[in-house]
Amino acid sequence: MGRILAFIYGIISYAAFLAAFCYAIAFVGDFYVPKTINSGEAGTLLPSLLINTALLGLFAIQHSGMARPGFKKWWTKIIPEPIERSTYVLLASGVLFLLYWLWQPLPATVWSLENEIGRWILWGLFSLGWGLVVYTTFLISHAHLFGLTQIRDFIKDRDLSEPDFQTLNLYRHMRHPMMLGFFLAFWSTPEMTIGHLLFSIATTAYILIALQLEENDLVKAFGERYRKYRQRVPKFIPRPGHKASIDVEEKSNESSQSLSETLISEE
Ligand SMILES: C[S@@+](CC[C@H](N)C(=O)[O-])C[C@H]1O[C@@H](n2cnc3c(N)ncnc32)[C@H](O)[C@@H]1O
Repeated sequence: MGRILAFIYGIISYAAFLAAFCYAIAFVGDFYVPKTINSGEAGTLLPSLLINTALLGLFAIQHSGMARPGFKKWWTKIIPEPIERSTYVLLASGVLFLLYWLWQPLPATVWSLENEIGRWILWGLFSLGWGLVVYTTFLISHAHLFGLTQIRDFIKDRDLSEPDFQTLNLYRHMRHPMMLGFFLAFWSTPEMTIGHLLFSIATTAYILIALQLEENDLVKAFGERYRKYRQRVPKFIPRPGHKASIDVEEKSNESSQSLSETLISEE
């Protein structure tokens, strides 16, 4: 019975994420959906700024607070571990829908690009950004990020698996490709309004802070391996000609690792 309920819960939570994510693309892009970042009657500036900042703050607290290992340790005394991640995803999606619903439009124009080619370039970067976000979820482990692996492990009566530390593909060139995707998606618009600008500035500031917390946790989890990775791989912008030096370092790491493994197996 517990397994069936966990399965249903996981599916509902994943469906909520999919809906919140697809809505986010239309909300930020200001198209197709009934309520977007710019739609509706413009309110008074100060109250609108305060409400929008509070909504973004709520998302930041939920998203980063509940992701910390200390919180998870406490939280999993209340909620079963296999559905912890699904609960996180469900609440994050709920907070996003609250934000879409209560967001106060501030549609005064900050910039408006008339040039047709320039507009297409910006829409291209917008699409690239969202594509990058989706792609990187699969590089880390899409199913684990959204709680599905944990539920599968529970149903199959296995120990909960952890995703591997990823240093290949895009993660070979930058440490945070997913966040780079969000930056592109949030900033690339031919019609920047006050409301959209507030959204882009606040989310950028939040991501930069959240990444510090994430990296601290990664250092605690992976120790020297993450420290070395952080030293040689840039945060967002790949360094030209950097790939070769990584290859050399990785080869030497591989050989030193296999050497130490040999030493262990010989002991
Ligand atoms: C929303 S993802 C963002 C990942 C990364 N900051 C990025 O922008 O591509 C956050 C999760 O990814 C994990 N993570 C970050 N870097 C990772 C890596 N190189 N390999 C595996 N997991 C990683 C973090 O531990 C966290 O659980």
